[in-house]
Amino acid sequence: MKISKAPMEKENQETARQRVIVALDFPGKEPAEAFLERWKDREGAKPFVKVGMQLFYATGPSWVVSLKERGFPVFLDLKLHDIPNTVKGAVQSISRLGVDLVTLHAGGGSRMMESAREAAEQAGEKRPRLLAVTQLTSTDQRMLNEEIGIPGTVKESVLRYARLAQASGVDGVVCSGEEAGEIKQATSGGFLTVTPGIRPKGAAVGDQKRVMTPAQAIANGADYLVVGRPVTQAPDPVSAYQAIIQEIIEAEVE
Ligand SMILES: O=c1ccn([C@@H]2O[C@H](COP(=O)(O)O)[C@@H](O)[C@H]2O)c(=O)[nH]1
Repeated sequence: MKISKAPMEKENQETARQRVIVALDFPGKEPAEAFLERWKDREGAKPFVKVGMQLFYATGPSWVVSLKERGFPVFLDLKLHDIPNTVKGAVQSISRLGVDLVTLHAGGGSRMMESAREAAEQAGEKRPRLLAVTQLTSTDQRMLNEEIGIPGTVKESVLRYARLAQASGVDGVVCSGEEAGEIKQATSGGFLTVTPGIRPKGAAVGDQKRVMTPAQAIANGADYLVVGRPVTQAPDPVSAYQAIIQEIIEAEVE
């Protein structure tokens, strides 16, 4: 009897697809909508999208709500960093949008992260998961030590922030693929690692410093990959996105 591999392949595709977050770094609603239109024929396969500062400040919260209403999983990447009371209020407002992931800076400290957690919990079961940004993937060793004045290695700093973030009750961190594995070892209970700085082989690195290919990041324990320009600026964005999904599937088989 011949056993069809088709359902399993579909399942692999779906699992891999849910791990790729496309950064919608566009100047406004029109180019962002035009980009999303490319997915309209792919029934039920809406990409996980990230709305960052550029797009959020241009479109406002109502457009983010409309994304959720249309079935897009949404990562709102506003990188909150303020006194605990202000961040608490911001997370209360953000929680009403129904988004799935939200960022805040681990550098804001434990009290700030705890306040964010308290605010998110008030939203009940549909609360957004909170991610603490460790060291930006555009930061390298020289910048950390000489410009910002933080001693030690980038990895030490990232691990310190990750431990602090977990102790403060947030759900995971934003880090580079390079650190994902050690963060998994240093934390527990499915603490999430979300990794920007993803560059498929041959893609322009741009302003990123700590980069990995999709396969490397997955092999190193990343839960989610954040990919912006390699998809949004590709001649055929849907094919570029699909190639990343395929790379994830192959990395998981190996
Ligand atoms: O440390 C960080 C935190 C967030 N980002 C965001 O991810 C995307 C990456 O876009 P690319 O075009 O793939 O470089 C972008 O929206 C950043 O704001 C990050 O890169 N590093």
